[in-house]
Amino acid sequence: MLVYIDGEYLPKEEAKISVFDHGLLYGDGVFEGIRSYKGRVFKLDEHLQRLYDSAKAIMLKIPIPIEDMEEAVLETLRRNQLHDAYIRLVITRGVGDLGLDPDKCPVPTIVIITDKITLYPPNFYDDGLEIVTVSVRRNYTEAVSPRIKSLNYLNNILAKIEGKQAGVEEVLMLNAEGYVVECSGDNIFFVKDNVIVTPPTHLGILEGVTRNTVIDLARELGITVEEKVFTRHDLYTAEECFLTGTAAEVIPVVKIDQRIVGNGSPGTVTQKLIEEFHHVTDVLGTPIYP
Ligand SMILES: Cc1ncc(COP(=O)(O)O)c(CNc2cccc(C(=O)O)c2)c1O
Repeated sequence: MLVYIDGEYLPKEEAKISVFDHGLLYGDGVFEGIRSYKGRVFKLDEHLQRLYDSAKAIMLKIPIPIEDMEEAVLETLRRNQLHDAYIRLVITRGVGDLGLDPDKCPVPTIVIITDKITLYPPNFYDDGLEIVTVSVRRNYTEAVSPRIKSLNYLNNILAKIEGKQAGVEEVLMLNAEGYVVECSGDNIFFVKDNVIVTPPTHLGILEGVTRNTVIDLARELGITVEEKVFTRHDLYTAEECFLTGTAAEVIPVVKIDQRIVGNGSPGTVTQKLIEEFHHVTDVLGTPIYP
């Protein structure tokens, strides 16, 4: 497996960065998780645009233009002869001294890791997930904004730890005001009276690429989608609930805080969206190989 680091393709065992890299020392950086399906990278433009937006939000100037980043992602996949892959793209502030000052890091570090995709077990999709609400609130929007896909994932990891302690695969996070925002690594939707509802981006969520894809797919199917503020009561009384994320794709939720959602099985709207999502990942995307 070859890893791209700052313009070089290195064998996995040699793929190392400095201990003075501020990505390691302070989580000072941004990243993307992207997937390719059958030789096409799904929503590569949208992921790269979010990467550059996240970098801009933390005043980090990525040293190569977005077009060159796209080519570096595709070339890393080619050199690893991958068609169905998970791509982790990491940009750190770079090597500096032990102080916080980002100005002491003259050159950002660019890392591109590609690997075979490991899928969630099929029963997660057939039977649906159980989730619980955790005590850890999603970042306050005026702290490290959840809109930034930063290397600061401790907020999400602490939530994940609570979930593992509760024996569930994913967890629900509220914002400081107690409204539903998202999960530790996925966006959340519910369905009621044939309307799909999801939190608005300004509430403090990562604007998921999968979230936006599913909103477009639903609307193309003629289903109303509303982005609005809601509480856990709306989830408890929903007919369906599902999560979206690059790794999970679209995954049903059938139990929330010990409340059974709908009839306890994946809903029909959810199942239709899973089918539609699989169709678009089959036919859309940036080709890896000419
Ligand atoms: C907090 C959060 N919310 C939503 C999403 C979904 O966004 P996309 O639809 O663009 O993927 C994420 C991203 N999800 C994410 C982040 C880090 C790792 C992994 C993994 O499963 O390996 C997943 C996320 O971290």
